[in-house]
Amino acid sequence: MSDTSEMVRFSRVLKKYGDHVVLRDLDFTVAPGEFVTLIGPSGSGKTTILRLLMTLERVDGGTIHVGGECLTHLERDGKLVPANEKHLRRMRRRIGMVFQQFNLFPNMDVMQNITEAPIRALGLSRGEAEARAVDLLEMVGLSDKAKEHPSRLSGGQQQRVAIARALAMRPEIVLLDEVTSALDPELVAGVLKLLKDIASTTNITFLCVTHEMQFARDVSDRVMMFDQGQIIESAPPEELFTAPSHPRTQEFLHAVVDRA
Ligand SMILES: Nc1ncnc2c1ncn2[C@@H]1O[C@H](COP(=O)(O)OP(=O)(O)OP(=O)(O)O)[C@@H](O)[C@H]1O
Repeated sequence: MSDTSEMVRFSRVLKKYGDHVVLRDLDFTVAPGEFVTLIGPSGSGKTTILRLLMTLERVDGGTIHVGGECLTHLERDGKLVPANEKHLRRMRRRIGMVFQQFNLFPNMDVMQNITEAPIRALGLSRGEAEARAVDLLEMVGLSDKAKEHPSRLSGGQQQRVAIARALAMRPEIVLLDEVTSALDPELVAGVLKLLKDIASTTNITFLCVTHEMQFARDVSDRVMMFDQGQIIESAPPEELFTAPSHPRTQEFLHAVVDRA
């Protein structure tokens, strides 16, 4: 199947940890270039969705398609079999992820952090990878930090490097997992502004887990409310935040606003 009108498709996805069912019969799609934010209570399965897409976890049932191609399975003799490591590695290149804890390589400088994967996984020459990194460093406002090591950068700067590193692979999809939760409050707005600029100037598809409701409101094309591994509401932000239709969404948004 090759349906390029969908960048992501979850079909009847089941995910369990032991006996604990985290996602059950989960269906959703994300269109190319769409910015979709996942919100919902702690433990509702949001991060698990990103981890499945990053192939850090395997599904226990159902399938996931990325760009019209099956991520989770391969066809062998007319039957679907779980994808092998080679297939997962190839598919993973289409997807970038930015984590809460930056996850930069501490022993590499900023330039090496950004060029390592394009050289190793895409086979770019060092010159090509560095030219790409120079442009990205300019985009994230860190042109003067190429030779620094991550430990000498602020959290906000480290997260900008992590964003540049993800974009260096020219991914079709970028997954954002609570990217500002480890930042000092004064650094949050700058990183969110950068992401908003990137989202509005590229065709990248974003899937974002965040507790920053104002950001979700500003940047998302669609917000999906999760509860106990199910999508209970999916709507454009202006609709979901102003007139949520599901009582659990109303409750959740009240609780988040009261905490802020
Ligand atoms: N590796 C794991 N082993 C066992 N249980 C896990 C594992 N990872 C997640 N879980 C459980 O799966 C459920 C969903 O977790 P997940 O991290 O996807 O939720 P979340 O909605 O992202 O929560 P939060 O907003 O707190 O990050 C939780 O009950 C969690 O305890």
